[in-house]
Amino acid sequence: MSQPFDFALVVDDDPDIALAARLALRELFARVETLTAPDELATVLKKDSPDVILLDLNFERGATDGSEGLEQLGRIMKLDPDAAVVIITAHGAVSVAVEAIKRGASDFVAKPWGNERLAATVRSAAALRRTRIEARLERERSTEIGQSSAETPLLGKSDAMSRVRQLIERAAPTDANVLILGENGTGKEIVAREIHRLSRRAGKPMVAIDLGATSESLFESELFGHMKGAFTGASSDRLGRLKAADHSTLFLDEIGNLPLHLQPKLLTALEQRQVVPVGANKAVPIDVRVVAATNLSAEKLSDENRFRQDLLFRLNTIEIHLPALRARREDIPVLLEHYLSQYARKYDKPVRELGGDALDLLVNYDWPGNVRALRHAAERAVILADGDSYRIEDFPLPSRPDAPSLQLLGGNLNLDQLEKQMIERALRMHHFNISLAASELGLSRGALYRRMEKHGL
Ligand SMILES: Nc1ncnc2c1ncn2[C@@H]1O[C@H](COP(=O)(O)OP(=O)(O)OP(=O)(O)O)[C@@H](O)[C@H]1O
Repeated sequence: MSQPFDFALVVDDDPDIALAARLALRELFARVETLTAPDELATVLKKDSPDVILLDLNFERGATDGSEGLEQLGRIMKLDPDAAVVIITAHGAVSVAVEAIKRGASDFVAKPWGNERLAATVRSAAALRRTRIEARLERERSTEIGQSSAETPLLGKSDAMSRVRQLIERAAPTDANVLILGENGTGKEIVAREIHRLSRRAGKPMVAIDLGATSESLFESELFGHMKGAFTGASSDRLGRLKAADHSTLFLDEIGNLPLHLQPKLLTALEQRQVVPVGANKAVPIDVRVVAATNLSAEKLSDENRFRQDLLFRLNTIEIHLPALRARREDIPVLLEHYLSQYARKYDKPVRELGGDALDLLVNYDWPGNVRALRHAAERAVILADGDSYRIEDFPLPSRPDAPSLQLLGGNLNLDQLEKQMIERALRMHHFNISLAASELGLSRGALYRRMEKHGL
């Protein structure tokens, strides 16, 4: 028999109750173990993690106030904040049970219990624990994506950026879906974070998924979740980002990479406000605001062979176009000043002046990698500079002698080979830091990952 859960722990000093619980729960749990004395609880919890703990509140002879059990409950919640604890109470001791729930217990059952009632209560508590853990893991995974832009303010005083800011302020509180268009490195993720920060959903963390860095075989389960056993390797249930973003904002980065065959499924989920995890036969309700971003042009996105137009209309209720940095050169000095002083602080370097000539060259440079490349250029300059002021040589711009040239690449003119060599070079130069290498190459992390895969790197 394959039970849906692994391990239930019953903590009760009455052997009859422990036996009755074991019998009632054996179809739900592969293992049901009992402890008759609560002091062994900590030892068990340090090496094992029960899906559910059934906890009696009174152990000492004649005790009825539940204080001993409440203390144990506190210890359990400290050791495992996701623990699912179901309290066993004597009939009528509701006030103690209510206190236990305030302190983190999931539910309670009164003795004597009906087996069906007990199984239903315990099942819901174990399922709730699973959902909580999954949600936390999803949040942890997705916050990794945006670490670098998480605390960066949206800078820029060009007219174009003022318009972007205005749009953000108007769109953010409305809950409308937003589509952000712009080249790589123009700040799409910062804009998404800003929309979330100014929205009614700001109390919960934004959940992000980079569809450019997700391997194709995982798209479906990353987005929609899966049930244990749905496919080889699905060793436990997984919640999926759409559900993890419940009551919050989901940032779908590089939406242009979503395969055509999954686009209808995303559309249905958004229209019906529910998802069906892979391998499940029941839909799960979701309440999600979607902010999507792409580096594809509006023209490419409106190509039906690439992107379903009905999905596009779901996503682009409000469209924000982030212009390339070369189209708003007035922002370059502000950004340089911000990042040069930020990195000077980080690396404990003196604040140097950025001389007029160097600044002119930087303002006139086209920045194909946009703000991301400017940020990395500023970081390098802070590390390399040694005079009183920054010189243009301190900034790694491709027209400089250390830029890759055909000569350095051995005169090879095969495009594929050149691409591979450039990628290897960028990776080595940045000690295999994918973000830095991607920015050096003017690519998104996702695009770099795909090319690395293609070249077997
Ligand atoms: N207006 C801005 N003000 C300050 N920093 C910015 C701005 N725009 C972009 N940046 C910085 O540039 C880097 C790239 O920004 P972000 O990741 O938001 O770009 P993106 O358009 O989402 O890139 P990609 O398409 O490659 O995912 C980040 O480090 C971010 O902090």
